[in-house]
Amino acid sequence: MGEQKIRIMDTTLRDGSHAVRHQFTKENVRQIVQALDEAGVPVIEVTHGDGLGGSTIQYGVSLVDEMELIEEAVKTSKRAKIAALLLPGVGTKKELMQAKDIGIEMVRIATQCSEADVSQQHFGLAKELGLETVGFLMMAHMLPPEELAEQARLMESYGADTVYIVDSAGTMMPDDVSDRVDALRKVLQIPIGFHGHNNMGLAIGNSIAAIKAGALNIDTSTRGLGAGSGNTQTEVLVGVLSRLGYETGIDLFKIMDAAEYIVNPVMHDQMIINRDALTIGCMGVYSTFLIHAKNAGEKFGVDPRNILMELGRRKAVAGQEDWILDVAAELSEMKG
Ligand SMILES: C[C@H](O)CC(=O)C(=O)O
Ligand SMILES: [Mn+2]
Repeated sequence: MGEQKIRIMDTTLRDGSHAVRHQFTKENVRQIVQALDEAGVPVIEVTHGDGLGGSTIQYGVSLVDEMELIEEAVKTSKRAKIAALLLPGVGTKKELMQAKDIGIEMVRIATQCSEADVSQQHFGLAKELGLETVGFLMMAHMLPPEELAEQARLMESYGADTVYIVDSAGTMMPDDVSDRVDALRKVLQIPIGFHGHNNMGLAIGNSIAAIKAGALNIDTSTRGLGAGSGNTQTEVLVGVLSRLGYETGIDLFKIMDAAEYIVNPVMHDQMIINRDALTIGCMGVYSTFLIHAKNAGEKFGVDPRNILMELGRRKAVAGQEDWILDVAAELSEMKG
C-alpha cells in the first residue's frame, strides 16, 4: 500500500521530441500541455530532445525554435510547472537565462552519470535564478550503485533539489534500479527520481521498483512517446499506482483521453519494442541513438543492429552521436 504522493514529471514534449524528430509545433505544445495540465500532471518538460541548445545538425534540427515552444507551454499551463532540460555543453548559461525569462520554473541538469562535476556552475546559476533544480544522471547503468551515489551527492552539494537515476538505455533490471535507489537514499538528504525507457519492456516495472525503494519522482511520457521504444507510459503508471494505493493527483480518465486523442495523432510511429530498440536494451546503448542508427544504416546499407552492437561495445555515451556514422562506414567497408 502506498504511503506517499508520487510526483510524475511528464517528458512527452522533451523525450518525445526525439521520437518525432524534433518536429513539434506550437499547436502540438498547446494541445498537449492543455490536456496534461487539465488531467493534473504537476510537471511538464518542454525542450529539444537533447535539451536547451540541442537543435543542431548532430542532434537533429527543430522545426520550431524551442524557446517559442516553451513560451507556448508557459502561456497554456494553468497549474503545471514547465521544466526544461539542460545538458552542460549542449546548452549554456545563456539558454538557461533565456528559458527562465520565458517562464520555466524548473531546470533538469543532465550529465553522463560519471561526470556530475561539469554541472556545478549550471546548478549555481539555476539557484541564483530561483529555479527548482533536478540533477539527471544519464546512462546510470554504467556505474555501480555506490559510485552513482557519489555522483548524486556531488549534484546535491551543487544545489540539486532532487536527483534522478536515468536509465537512458532502457537496459536496467528491477534489481539494478532498487540497488541504485537504495545507494542514493543512504547518502542524500533530497528526494530521488527515476527516468525509465522501455527497450526491455520494463519501464513500468522498473518505475515501481524505484518507488518501492524510496523514489518519489518518476518520469513518464504520455502514450510512452520518447526515444528508443519510449518511456514509462504516463497513463499506465497512473493506473498502476492507483491499483497500488499511491496518490499522483492525476485524473486517470483525463490522462487516458490525452494519450488517445491528443498525443496519439501526432506520433510518427507507435512505441513498440522493435528489433533496434531491443538491441539497444540488450547492449546498454543510449536510446537517442536509435533514429540516428536507422538513418546511418540506410545510408551505408548496414543493419542498424550491427551499428548499435558496436556502439555498445565501445561504450558510447550522450553526445557521441558522431560515432554512429563512423561505425556505419567502417561496417560498410568490412562488408566490402
Ligand atoms: C538527452 C537525453 O535524451 C536525456 C534522456 O532522456 C535520457 O538519457 O534518457
Ligand atoms: Mn530519456
